[in-house]
Amino acid sequence: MRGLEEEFIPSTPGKFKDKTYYSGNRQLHRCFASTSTMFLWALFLLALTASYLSFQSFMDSGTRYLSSTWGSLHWEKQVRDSAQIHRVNGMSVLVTGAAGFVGSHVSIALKKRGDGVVGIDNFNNYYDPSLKKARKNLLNLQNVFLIEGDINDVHMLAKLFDIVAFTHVMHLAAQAGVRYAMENPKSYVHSNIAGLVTLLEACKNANPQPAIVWASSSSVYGLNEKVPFSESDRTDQPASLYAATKKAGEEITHTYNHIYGLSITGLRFFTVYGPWGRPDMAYFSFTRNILQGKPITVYRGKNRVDLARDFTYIDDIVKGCVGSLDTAGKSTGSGGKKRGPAMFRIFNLGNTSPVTVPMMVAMLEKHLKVKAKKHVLDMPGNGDVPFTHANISLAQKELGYKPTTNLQTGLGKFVRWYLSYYGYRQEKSVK
Ligand SMILES: O=C(O)[C@H]1O[C@H](OP(=O)(O)OP(=O)(O)OC[C@H]2O[C@@H](n3ccc(=O)[nH]c3=O)[C@H](O)[C@@H]2O)[C@H](O)[C@@H](O)[C@H]1O
Repeated sequence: MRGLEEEFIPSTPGKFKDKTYYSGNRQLHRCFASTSTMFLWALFLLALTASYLSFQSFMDSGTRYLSSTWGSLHWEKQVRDSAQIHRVNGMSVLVTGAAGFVGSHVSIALKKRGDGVVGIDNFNNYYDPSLKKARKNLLNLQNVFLIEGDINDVHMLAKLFDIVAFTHVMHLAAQAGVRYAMENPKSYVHSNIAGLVTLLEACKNANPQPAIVWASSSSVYGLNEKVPFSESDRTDQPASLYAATKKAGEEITHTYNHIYGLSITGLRFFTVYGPWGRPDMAYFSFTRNILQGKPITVYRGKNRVDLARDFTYIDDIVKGCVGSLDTAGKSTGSGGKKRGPAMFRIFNLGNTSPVTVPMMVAMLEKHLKVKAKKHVLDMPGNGDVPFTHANISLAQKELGYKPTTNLQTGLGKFVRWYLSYYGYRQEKSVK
């Protein structure tokens, strides 16, 4: 015997058509009854689906508005709070690459003097992201809100400029490293070209437009042999893709200055070093290897000439960055249209006293109290230049830039930081 349920719910649709089983009105009636039952069930299922979907969307929007993912109300509040200015004539600065070496130092310096700062960083794994996370913790302690995001994210940038009228952008996000460009060329195009253009588009569309200070590089001088390097020297002979993308950045920013009235200051950094530095750089990786008793490779130039760099200490670079922000003229455009000529500047930020790589190693040995195991190799053709040497008179005049830390002192500070950060006890680990 069929149960009640079975009476009203046909097990298969085909049963409706089984004319031999039912006859006359009864068949018609059952058929009608079954159709309305099906209709009711369909209605029920439809309602169920609709309520499920609206529940989902409620949950989604709930998460969006309550969580810290970008675009949420909580996120917006964090951005606004962090951008808040706490001094007279202060600025609100969007710092890109804020979990990076220079970015974290500049963000903290600005925040400490009362400027509003919002950071953005994509936390890529070019080098140990845990160091970037540690820098993020430092920023948190100073109440700098750091967004995990990419400067190629058009919507996120638009949203940021929507919520905050940033007066300045300190653009430090980049794919760094001279030699890595041969391994991963696309990452340079992604960050240093595409990312730069995306950011400039957002700045150009912002109302008011912010003034932009950004990191170019000493590497733009490439094969230039005239010393010291002055801003007016030729920069059309880059020796690496990294240098070429930085040079392209200088041209691209010029275009945005020319067409849209964006105020632009490009800073050519000369081999920046110091506490919380980049593990891919020679002074950092040498320190690690020396402490671990591993060999280091010291490159040598043509005719056995030592390579040299105008190593520049991080605190001096921070002063140069802050000085650039303080002296930057306003952008003149609005609504994506230029309203008048805007400032366009390029400065060298170096130390003016190059030191050879073997001398730098000797200083590290002294601070670490360990002898390095050196392998000397001829410089491979991988984008390196034999020397750098900055003429900084323009930055001195316009920004009041005056580096005060020599390499010996700066490396001492770096080594102290390194030993404490990585938990070495100097008297135990070094012989
Ligand atoms: O001013 C810049 O525009 C750039 O500075 C920095 O580049 P560089 O000056 O090349 O610094 P870095 O790699 O520390 O090599 C230093 C020296 O050590 C030599 N070097 C390097 C590695 C090695 O294993 N052996 C060695 O001898 C090497 O041949 C070189 O002579 C930034 O990384 C770069 O992002 C950019 O900002």
